[in-house]
Amino acid sequence: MTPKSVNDIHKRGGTVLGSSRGGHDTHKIVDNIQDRGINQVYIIGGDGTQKGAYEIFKEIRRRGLKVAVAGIPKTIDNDIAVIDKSFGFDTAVEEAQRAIDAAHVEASSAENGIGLVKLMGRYSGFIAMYATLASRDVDCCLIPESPFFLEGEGGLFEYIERRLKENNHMVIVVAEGAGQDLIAKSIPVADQLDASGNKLLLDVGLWLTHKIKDHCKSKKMEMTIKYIDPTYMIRAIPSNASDNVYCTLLAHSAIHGAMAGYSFTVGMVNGRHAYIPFHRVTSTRNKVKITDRMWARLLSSTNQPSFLSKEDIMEAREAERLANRLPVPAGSSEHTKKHSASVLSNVVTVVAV
Ligand SMILES: Nc1ncnc2c1ncn2[C@@H]1O[C@H](COP(=O)(O)OP(=O)(O)O)[C@@H](O)[C@H]1O
Ligand SMILES: O=P(O)(O)OC[C@H]1O[C@](O)(COP(=O)(O)O)[C@@H](O)[C@@H]1O
Repeated sequence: MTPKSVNDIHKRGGTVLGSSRGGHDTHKIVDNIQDRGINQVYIIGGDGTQKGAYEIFKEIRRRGLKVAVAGIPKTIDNDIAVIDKSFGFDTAVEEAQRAIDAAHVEASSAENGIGLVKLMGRYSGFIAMYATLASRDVDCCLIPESPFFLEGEGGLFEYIERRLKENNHMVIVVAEGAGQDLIAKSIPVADQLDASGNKLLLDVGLWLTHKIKDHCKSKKMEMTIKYIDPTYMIRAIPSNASDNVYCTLLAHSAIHGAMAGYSFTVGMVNGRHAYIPFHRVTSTRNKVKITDRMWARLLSSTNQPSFLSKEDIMEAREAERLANRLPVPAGSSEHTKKHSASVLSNVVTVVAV
């Protein structure tokens, strides 16, 4: 890559480097770094990539090489722990508005119209939650973190019937990882994994469309449902202005840290640029906290049922409490200024970039 060849890559979607799933060989990668005398490695990607960066860093440290490894978090899912948001998330939320708008137009143009939009989010429902909050046209948002059910009191079907009676149309947003347990019960198939070990998901949007249609038919309810799957269209667009600025800051921060000899994942933490030890970003995944205010705001914006019993809430609180007590692995000093082994702290704040 030359300055000329990267001059306007921020105006294009996708990646000039190419993306991959699986197929890595950490030793071969580090052999290459060593053979070519590379002393700074920048690794861009999601939570799987940061885990890979950690493995590469560990191998570099094991070999005693003077190489700085900088992880740059990039995923539309916003599922990387510790940081405020990942590069790409803002753009995805913004682009999702177009799909939600289309669903709203289609739904409100029909008698008992339902617009159903599927958004990405394998394990975390951030895109769905923020797109719903931004749009305010959504009547129900379903995410992987919040289990739901279809039949009976407090279920999705009851809510759909009520909402159609009240408003004659409704919009549902579903994150691709939502309701996978329900689908698995009705279509039993063996779990399949992609090359990176991520679970391959069944199409919740299509499944839900059929379930809603069948239910309405059984109730002799006339309705129209339009299912929109904009997932790859959302991921393929160029980043928006806010993500472009964020990306520039991440790049500057990453370069300053690597030049100083640190190895880290870079990111914004509580509004400040920080260098974070790999083990902190890879030991958990960022998920929507359904006992938190943001999800409560969403519920009050859509008026959907929470689908949760008291026991579910207690369980979620306990899981969050346990997740927040992160163990710090012994001897994991990734902040090796000038490659020395001193532990600084879990998060080092960058003063100026
Ligand atoms: N131990 C490792 N050594 C080198 N590369 C790795 C390692 N583990 C994962 N990777 C690479 O990281 C990426 C994993 O990404 P994946 O989980 O599919 O997506 P994301 O990073 O967006 O979450 C793949 O390109 C994979 O080859
Ligand atoms: O079909 P692909 O290329 O595997 O991508 C789909 C995945 O991309 C994502 O948006 C992002 O996932 P990663 O962060 O692992 O790249 C997931 O929510 C989604 O399941």
